Amino acid sequence: MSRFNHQKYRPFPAIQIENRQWPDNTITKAPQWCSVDLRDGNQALIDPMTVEQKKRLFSLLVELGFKEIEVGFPAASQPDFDFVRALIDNNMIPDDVTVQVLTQAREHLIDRTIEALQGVKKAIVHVYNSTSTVQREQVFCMSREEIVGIAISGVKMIKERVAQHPDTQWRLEYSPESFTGTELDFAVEICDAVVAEWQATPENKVILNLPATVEMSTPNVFADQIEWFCRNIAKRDSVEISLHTHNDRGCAVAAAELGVLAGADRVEGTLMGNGERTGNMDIITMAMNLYSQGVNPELNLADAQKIVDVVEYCTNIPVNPRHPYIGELVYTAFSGSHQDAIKKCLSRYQEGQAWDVAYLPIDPRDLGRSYEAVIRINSQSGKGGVAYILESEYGLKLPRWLQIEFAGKVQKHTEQEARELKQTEIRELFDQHYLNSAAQFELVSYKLERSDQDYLNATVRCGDDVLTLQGEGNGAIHALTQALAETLGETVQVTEYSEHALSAGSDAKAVTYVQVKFGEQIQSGVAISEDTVAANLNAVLAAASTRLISAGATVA
Ligand SMILES: CC(=O)SCCNC(=O)CCNC(=O)[C@H](O)C(C)(C)COP(=O)(O)OP(=O)(O)OC[C@H]1O[C@@H](n2cnc3c(N)ncnc32)[C@H](O)[C@@H]1OP(=O)(O)O
Ligand SMILES: CC(C)C(=O)C(=O)O
Repeated sequence: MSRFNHQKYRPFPAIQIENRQWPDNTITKAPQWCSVDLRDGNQALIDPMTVEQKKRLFSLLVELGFKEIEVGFPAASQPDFDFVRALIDNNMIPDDVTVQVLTQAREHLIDRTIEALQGVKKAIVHVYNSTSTVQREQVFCMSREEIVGIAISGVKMIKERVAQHPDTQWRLEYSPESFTGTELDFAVEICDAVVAEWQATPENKVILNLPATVEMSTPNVFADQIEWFCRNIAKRDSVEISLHTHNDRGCAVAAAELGVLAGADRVEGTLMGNGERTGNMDIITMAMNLYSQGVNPELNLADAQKIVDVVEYCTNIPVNPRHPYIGELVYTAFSGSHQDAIKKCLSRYQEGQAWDVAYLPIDPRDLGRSYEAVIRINSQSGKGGVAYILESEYGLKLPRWLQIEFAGKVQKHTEQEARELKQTEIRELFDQHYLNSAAQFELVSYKLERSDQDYLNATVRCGDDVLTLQGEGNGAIHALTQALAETLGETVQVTEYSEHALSAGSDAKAVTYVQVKFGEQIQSGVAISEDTVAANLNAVLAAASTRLISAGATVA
């Protein structure tokens, strides 16, 4: 019998809230961010960070613009304590950054915490205790009053101790840990008691941090919890409402976003969401979501690769290639219709315009990504992607008919290889099919005399042999097709033609693309040359190469 049984679980009850406001709100400004990488992120690692790793991560967080950073749980271990001391003793905390530390509401831990913070200019002491029904009933085996008692004794102890260090600007943060599993009236009751004990005022606010310690519901229910809490807390003007969501259901970012809509001022999280179990709320994703809506995220995330490198180094956890905004593959399209749409939008996009590119929610360059990696080619790709690479990497603007033809050849090749093709391999394939055949018949010299008609006298080398072609027509190409028609003994007609300069400046080259009909057979030809006429002639010769060879036309 399978143990897989949904009846083991209960639905999360809806929140009774009238006339909820949050669904009509929008986020117009970034919340106050607080990074908890060095604490919640650290406590979830197989190997907690060394002091050296913590220093690297702290420097990165400062560089990114975090103004509040939870630097550890100093009473937990010697490295936690030493790191906090190192920050203070080595003057590593910028004046505009406040460090935060976590402690349980237990005397010896609070004493050690305050000891770790001696001499710091500004600090937030973050104290927590569990308040949910399951924790009260099964872990602590305590009544509501006793649980309030733990919080209040913790706040009292902190108040007494910080009073002995008046040179430091102290702030208090209180978390009713496991808030999402706590009855809302009790969450408000315990938080009101903490605010009263601290004697918070609008000038000396307490941070009330409402954690989804475990994510237990859909994000809309969490938003209802936050709105209910904000409406019912006694001294709303004396508290800063902070969120701390976890990702158990995969919605930590959504929950934090809806929680901000519901009235929260502050958000705690980690870079790329490292943290307990499925992780903490990912600040990069939430900040970039704001950015992509035209809201200043107030974090500088432009050097995305550096963020990835430092976080991977400090956590020993690789970043998923599909990670929102920052993963290796998130600006890459393999599939044909995506590539086609991206190519068309990018070619219309003008610098300075509002970003409106299909399949790319933000401009990859904003995070230090280039367009090079956007389009990659495998058997799911189409002509748009192949054309994009030839144009963006090699300046070859293939006409539509040639895009279709060449994409077919690329498709065959990717199917045979059963893998992605590198950009250089696509170029090699193009050369092999088009430009190398042009090289078989090398135009040594040509003379074009112009009067009513154009007279062409061209010398072409094929291996050791030299072929002379003479013809007349309306322009060089027409004259050459006449000469070829005579040599091959069949009609020769150019059905498609386009050309463009290959690079700007005095050393610009021209590239010509032609499609030529020999009798009933169609052949394509491409040539690159320093002068346009030579490029035109060589392209036609490239198209003619197989006909010339099969006609044995290598006569001097
Ligand atoms: C949701 C979160 O992330 S909360 C943060 C969790 N982080 C960590 O736990 C990492 C750091 N923690 C540690 O290093 C250790 O747990 C220490 C040093 C803090 C404490 O260690 P110990 O006292 O040996 O063990 P432990 O954490 O198991 O203590 C549990 C005891 O503290 C009590 N307790 C737990 N949390 C709290 C709290 N917030 N306030 C007061 N008492 C608490 C428990 O009821 C239990 O009491 P009991 O011993 O009478 O049964
Ligand atoms: C201490 C609290 C804020 C916590 O980490 C959590 O509830 O996840």
